[in-house]
Amino acid sequence: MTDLPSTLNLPSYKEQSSDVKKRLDHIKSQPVVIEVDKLVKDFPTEEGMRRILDQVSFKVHKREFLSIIGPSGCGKSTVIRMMACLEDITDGLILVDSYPVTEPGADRGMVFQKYTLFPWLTVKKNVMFGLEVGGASKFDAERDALQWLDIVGLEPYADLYPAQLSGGMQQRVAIARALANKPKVLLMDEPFGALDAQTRAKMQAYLLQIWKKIDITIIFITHDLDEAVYLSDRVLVLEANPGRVQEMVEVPVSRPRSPSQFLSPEFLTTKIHLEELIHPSPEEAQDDFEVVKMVAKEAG
Ligand SMILES: Nc1ncnc2c1ncn2[C@@H]1O[C@H](COP(=O)(O)OP(=O)(O)OP(=O)(O)O)[C@@H](O)[C@H]1O
Repeated sequence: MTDLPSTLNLPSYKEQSSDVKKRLDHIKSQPVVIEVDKLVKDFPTEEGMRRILDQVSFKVHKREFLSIIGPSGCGKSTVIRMMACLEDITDGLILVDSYPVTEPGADRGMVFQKYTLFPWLTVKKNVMFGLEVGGASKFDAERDALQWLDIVGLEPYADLYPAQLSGGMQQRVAIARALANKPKVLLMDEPFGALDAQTRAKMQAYLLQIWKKIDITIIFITHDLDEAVYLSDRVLVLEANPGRVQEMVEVPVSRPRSPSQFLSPEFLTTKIHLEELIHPSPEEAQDDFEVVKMVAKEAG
């Protein structure tokens, strides 16, 4: 396993073209929108308190796309739920624009894996809901809702009900609903995890288009390494028991992204590195590696 990169003649995942380096340097020079500082989370269990997250620290910059990956149970959802204040903080801080968060707020929009639309409201009214709760008039809420539905390509479906839409379309409505409140950060917890592979690929492309159009920072949890590399500027890798930061990996793949990059050397070398971090034991990793090696060989 250790001789894999030389066998394949892949560059190091740390090698960056000048374009990529320039882009990443630019992102890192931008203001920090959200900072997680020495975050700790304990959950009660039958045997007493169990430490789920231990001293987790990282920063996310304005307009960055950061993915969080890690073994099942390492605390990815817990981190993002704490950012949204859906879960109490045991110790440490989460700061948005340098201020500690203490309650859910419109500055942090959230999209979950399960479809969370109100089934009794039309698509348009689902998007209007948060705006009206936030004090917008019906007229303004309707105008804004239609604009956001247009951005996610669903304006013609505004008067349908969620059950009349496919899973992918429902997630686009959920994204429009989250964005309508103009959050600084969009928190996405495995948003495409329940979708079939083809719809998922389309949703990834949609999300990149939306991200390009608007001023938003995205934090995205996924189990899918292709998805993490394809979408992100950086990938935060957590280790488990307790959840700790293992590495912050800068993605050396140029933008704009396209599916043709999945077989590029820089994409493969990053994916192999993430795979090594998540499945460190040779026995565990062997099967997955054989597949990656075959794909890499086919790519020449
Ligand atoms: N409310 C809770 N009470 C007790 N334990 C919890 C609670 N929520 C989460 N946990 C535990 O905390 C750990 C981390 O859970 P979390 O869902 O954050 O992990 P994850 O990395 O997102 O997992 P997965 O990749 O499987 O979705 C798990 O062991 C889980 O059982």
